Amino acid sequence: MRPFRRLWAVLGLASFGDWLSLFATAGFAQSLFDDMAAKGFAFSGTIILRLFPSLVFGPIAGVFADRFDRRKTMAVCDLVRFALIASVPTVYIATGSVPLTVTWLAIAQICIEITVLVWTPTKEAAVPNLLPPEKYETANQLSLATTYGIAPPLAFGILAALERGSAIWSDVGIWAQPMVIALYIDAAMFLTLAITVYFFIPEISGRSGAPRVKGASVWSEFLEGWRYVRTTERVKGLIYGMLGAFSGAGILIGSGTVYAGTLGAGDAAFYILAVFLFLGLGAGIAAGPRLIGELSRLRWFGMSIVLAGAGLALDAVAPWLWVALLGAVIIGLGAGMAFLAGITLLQKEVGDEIRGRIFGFIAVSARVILMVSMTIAAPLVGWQAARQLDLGVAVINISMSRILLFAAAALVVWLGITAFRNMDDKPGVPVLADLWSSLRGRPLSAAVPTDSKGYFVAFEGGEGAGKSTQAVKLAAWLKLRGYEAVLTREPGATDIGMRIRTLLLDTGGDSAPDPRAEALLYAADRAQHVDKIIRPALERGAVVVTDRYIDSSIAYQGSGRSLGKGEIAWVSAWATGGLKPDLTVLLDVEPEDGLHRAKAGGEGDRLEQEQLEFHQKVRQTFLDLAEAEPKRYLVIPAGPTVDEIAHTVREAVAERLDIRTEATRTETAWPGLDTDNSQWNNVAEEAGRP
Ligand SMILES: Nc1ncnc2c1ncn2[C@@H]1O[C@H](COP(=O)(O)OP(=O)(O)O)[C@@H](O)[C@H]1O
Ligand SMILES: Cc1cn([C@H]2C[C@H](O)[C@@H](COP(=O)(O)OP(=O)(O)O)O2)c(=O)[nH]c1=O
Repeated sequence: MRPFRRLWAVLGLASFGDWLSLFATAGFAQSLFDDMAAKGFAFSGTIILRLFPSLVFGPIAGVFADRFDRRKTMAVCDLVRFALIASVPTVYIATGSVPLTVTWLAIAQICIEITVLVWTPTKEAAVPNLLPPEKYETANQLSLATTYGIAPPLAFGILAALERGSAIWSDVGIWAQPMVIALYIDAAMFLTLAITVYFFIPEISGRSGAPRVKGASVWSEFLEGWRYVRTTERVKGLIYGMLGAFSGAGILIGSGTVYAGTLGAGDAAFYILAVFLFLGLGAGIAAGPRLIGELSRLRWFGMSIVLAGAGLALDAVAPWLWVALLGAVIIGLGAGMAFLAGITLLQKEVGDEIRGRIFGFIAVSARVILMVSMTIAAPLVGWQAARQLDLGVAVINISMSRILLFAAAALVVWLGITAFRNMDDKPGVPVLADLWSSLRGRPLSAAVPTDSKGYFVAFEGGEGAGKSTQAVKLAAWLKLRGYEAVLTREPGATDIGMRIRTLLLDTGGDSAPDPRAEALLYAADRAQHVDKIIRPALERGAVVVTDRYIDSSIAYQGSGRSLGKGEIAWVSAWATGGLKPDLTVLLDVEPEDGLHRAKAGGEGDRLEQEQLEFHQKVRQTFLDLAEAEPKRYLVIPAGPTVDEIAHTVREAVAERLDIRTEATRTETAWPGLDTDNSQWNNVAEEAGRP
């Protein structure tokens, strides 16, 4: 683990150095000119120069990186970068010639990019050798957060500070110009990196697994990756979405310096905007998954892209700097979450054998798109036919940069919606409601409208908790009080349900259903149950008392069988059309005690025979469900006698029924129910009370 930490520190420093070198060279080039248009062109031109090596060298850089000792490759790349970056301001200071400096800067820029192209895949190939496989994912998140969330704001922060600070020491000499200092700092960092990698992380040299098989040519392997992208729908959607986001980013960066000018907040505004953008990015990557909980990742991807588009639109119309900063944070949040969702989804969708090429493909196309959209944006922005729009509260300068931003916003929103439509895995579930309930930790449910005049009570709990006993008692008591009480249970309350029950609970070894089949059978039983018994009874105004309901599936299949609580809740909510009990009575009992009670009569069914650990998980899940919604639950711990528990349940139900007195009273004489209700007999028998 320790070598990985050192490598991670190196990664952090290197990406910091990369960002700094990109923008310090661009800022340096800009500072060489006086004319506004020339400045804009110099800035984006410097960045665009990095396009060419990607196009020519990008596809094969990974292969290059696979052939040589990785530690030496990385160290050499760092040394070369040190020399190149330091040389740029040195040439300027030594000669004082702008044409010479610009020429050298262009050459250096291309060479720097080549070292980046070799360095990055080398690092990516090295990381897995320093880590156990189960740590890969966290490592991904960590390095994404560092590369895009921590390093860029630091780099931009330094540039902004130098830009501001230079006013104080402006007369000292050319060497003290802000971008010159930035370039020297950057060069020094790469020297440190070279030394660290070469002398302190020897593990990078190590290789694992079999040596590379030589075979297909580099070019044909590259083409194969491209073909895969075009022919695999979901991957195509993901990649188009991600690249769309990059084109938005390109337009933003390309028009950024001029746009910052329209905010009337000085030269540092661009860098401050960038800091906020990347802070948003970092926050999205770090906190996004926890925030949205169980929302479908495919939906999250599309939504995040739309969010980034909304941020762009906000920036396009922002009248004040603080609004523009808010827009920048929103863009960052959206882009960061889309990036994380996109990469994670791709890791799942794309097979291992082709993943490297797909990621390489994305890296190269992202660069190309970024550069192309910047190239288009930069000269367009130059037409500064600025007009002022007086809104009363504020005056907005309408410039070409704002129009471009708006166009980018429209493009990105459109791509986000398209990606969403193509990949939606929950068609029919309203988007905003889904998002809202996911934020609250309860995904889904397109509810079927029920005109309930009755009341719905569910008993839940582990084996032998006393559910059947209590359900019978409650129903009997309700009937005596004159309510129409419908006593029912899961699984097996309907004809179809009875047959499903046999499939589920027979103990026969080979014929036992697979966990997913089991979950669906319970859901099928429940769908039939709700449709044929519960919903009609509630619409009549009866009090429905069921022995087990949705929570049993969440606990047994979701948690016990580890199918995922969210997914099972989803399936159940779908099966029931979103019908939830008004009150759930959870009878909580230690699995040992409950099983002991339940098995008293014999062997026990298939689920009762599960390991104790299984039942522990089930119990905990019931408790968690109750804790999450205390108002809808009544939790009764084991201990009291049957009659004491029955009393507690009655009080709770009576109290609630008095609030909802619509439940109709029909004077049904006890014990008539024993003869006219076959469900009653079933459960009463099982509860040991014929
Ligand atoms: N509060 C209680 N204390 C002691 N035994 C109980 C209690 N409630 C139920 N029992 C007994 O435990 C066994 C299982 O009860 P049952 O109602 O069938 O549980 P479940 O339906 O939850 O599996 C029965 O023999 C029942 O008499
Ligand atoms: C309703 C439901 C039950 N079950 C299991 C729990 C029980 O072991 C079994 C139901 O049998 P049941 O006869 O209701 O058992 P008990 O007398 O303990 O209440 O099915 C699930 O796994 N998922 C579900 O959704």
